[in-house]
Amino acid sequence: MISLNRSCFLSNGGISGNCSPFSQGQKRRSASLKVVAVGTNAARKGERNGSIVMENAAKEVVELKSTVHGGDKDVYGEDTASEDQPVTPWSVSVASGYNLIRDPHHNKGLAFSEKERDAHYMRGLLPPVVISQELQVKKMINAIRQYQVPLQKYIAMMDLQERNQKLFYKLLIEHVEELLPVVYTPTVGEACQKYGSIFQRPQGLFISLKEKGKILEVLRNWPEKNIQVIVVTDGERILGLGDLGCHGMGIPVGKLSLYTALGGVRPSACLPVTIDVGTNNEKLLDDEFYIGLRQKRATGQEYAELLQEFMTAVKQNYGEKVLVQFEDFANHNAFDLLSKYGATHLVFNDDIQGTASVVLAGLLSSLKLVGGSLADHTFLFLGAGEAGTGIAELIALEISKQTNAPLEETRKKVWLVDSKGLIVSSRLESLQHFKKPWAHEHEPVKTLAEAVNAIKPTVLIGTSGVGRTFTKEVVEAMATNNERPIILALSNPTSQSECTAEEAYTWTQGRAIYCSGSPFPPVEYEGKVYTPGQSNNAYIFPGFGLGLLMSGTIRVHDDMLLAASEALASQVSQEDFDKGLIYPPFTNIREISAHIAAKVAAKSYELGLATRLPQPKDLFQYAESCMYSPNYRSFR
Ligand SMILES: NC(=O)C1=CN([C@@H]2O[C@H](COP(=O)(O)OP(=O)(O)OC[C@H]3O[C@@H](n4cnc5c(N)ncnc54)[C@H](OP(=O)(O)O)[C@@H]3O)[C@@H](O)[C@H]2O)C=CC1
Ligand SMILES: CC(=O)C(=O)O
Ligand SMILES: [Mg+2]
Repeated sequence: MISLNRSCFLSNGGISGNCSPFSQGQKRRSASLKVVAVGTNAARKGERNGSIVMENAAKEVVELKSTVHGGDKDVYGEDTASEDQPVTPWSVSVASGYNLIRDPHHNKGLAFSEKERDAHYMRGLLPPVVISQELQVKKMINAIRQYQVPLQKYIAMMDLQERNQKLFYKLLIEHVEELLPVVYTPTVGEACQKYGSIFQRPQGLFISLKEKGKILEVLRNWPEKNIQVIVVTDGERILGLGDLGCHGMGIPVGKLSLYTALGGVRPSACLPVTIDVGTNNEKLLDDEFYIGLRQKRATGQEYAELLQEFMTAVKQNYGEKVLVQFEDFANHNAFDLLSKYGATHLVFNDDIQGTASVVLAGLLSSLKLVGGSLADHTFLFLGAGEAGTGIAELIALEISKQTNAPLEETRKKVWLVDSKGLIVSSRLESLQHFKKPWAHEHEPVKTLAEAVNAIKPTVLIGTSGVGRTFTKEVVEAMATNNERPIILALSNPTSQSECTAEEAYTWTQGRAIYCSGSPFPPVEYEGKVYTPGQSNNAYIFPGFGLGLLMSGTIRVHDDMLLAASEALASQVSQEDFDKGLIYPPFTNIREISAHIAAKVAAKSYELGLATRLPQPKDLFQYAESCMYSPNYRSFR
């Protein structure tokens, strides 16, 4: 029962071979070994309880140029180094005693058994009582509930993640509906706004302009080597809160904790990254607690070169199949990055593609409540950026697939309003490229209320990032034109929601099918309780990513997004529909993610983009078997 979890990279001969976290994960349950660097020239700082700490080993960097010869299995040039080239000789040692209790990957706190306490030199380091993980979960949820302020709950959760990773995930999984708003939107938004003040220890990699030319070395500094998913932001469009620069790190950290809790990707395979090219947020530049580069954002060639170096280093370091999820980039970079790296890397933009897939799922299931087919509906968006045009395109694609009508035709079912009004053909010349397909023939329309009256949409979708823009007039017009108006106020966090759940139900006399991006509590209107849904890409990206990873997919394809939508829509039960819901509850999210993963993987095999062969017979079962479990392991 020896775990060499982090050692796949370290010896191409010895242990590595097939490093699939899924196929071997089951065998590696009792992880108690820890990889440390022992450099020949490194000063041996301390040797305690069998865990050797080497301080200077990390400084023994291999020349960048020596890393290119050995391919992706020898990115640090260990195999190809000549005698006079220094390399880092990685080794393994057993973590025990005080170090084991301090190691968040292996710590079990008071749940260490008597036997483990003896075997691992923990006698006296813990009080006598031995408790179960279940009791620890109960204790932690009680403790979290004591905090009245959401940010305090967030900090308590982050503390737990740093202290005892398995307990953090067990707690999150078992109380997902309650804790999602804590580790994710809306609280993560406030955490990012105050990140400089609450920052304690790094939870991901910060890659700034200062690291230009050294990004491969920076990736080496991360303790985990077998990375499979990277969520990266440059902090320029954090939720609907704008440019938060380096403080955007809360977003990749939060998204990746959902990859594990909701999608079952093991935490050691996840790497949060913030690219720091400066910020244009004057408030942050003047904030003494700001943790990022104190300069205006780099743009143009300087920006492109840093991103290029990052993307190259990622592929060189982690191979062809590492998934890079772009998150909360501003739209002037997001579309270009997706299209540039979509051809060479396994990339996914959550704001464009993940959001599109989750909304399409909701629309497909809403047909059970409103009737007709997707093509019978008319869609109007407030906001024509990443989320808006991403969703618009996937709706048009799905209608095109269903009706065999050309995409140019099906796009005409979809209309978008941006900050200058309805997107119409007379504005074509001045529009950003991603808006151009939506410039339909129509006279100019300035306001959303006028657009609702002119277009008469059956579905109204808010992706503007601006709160309270679905006014009473707008919502009432939707209610006048539709028996069951579909109103999706997707902007995050809660403060940016285009309208509240209460407003949507009150202004439509309870007839709205309403979802928001961040959760709202149930609303009582005229004696009846209405449960709002949450339309958030968190339903999609964890399962979508799992599907890509478990099939060894090398490129993302739009058909996989459609497959994910259909899989999610198929998980809505009659009981959910009876409550007016168009998404299933988050309580079953791991099973839902496994269904999504299975359909995404199946599509990938069908398209010839999957490299894990032979294809598993039952992809759903395989997805479930791949999922990380946060239960404690027994240490020998
Ligand atoms: N629920 C979910 O899962 C998701 C929610 N979102 C949320 O969606 C929002 C937008 O994100 P994203 O699309 O990436 O942002 P973008 O910046 O790419 O797009 C914002 C769009 O809104 C328009 N807009 C801004 N202010 C107004 C206004 N007052 N009236 C009309 N239009 C306006 C902008 O117009 P112009 O182009 O003229 O500037 C732009 O077209 C954010 O709040 C984000 O949190 C995003 C992804 C997923
Ligand atoms: C949910 C999300 O990805 C966003 O609001 O940006
Ligand atoms: Mg986002």
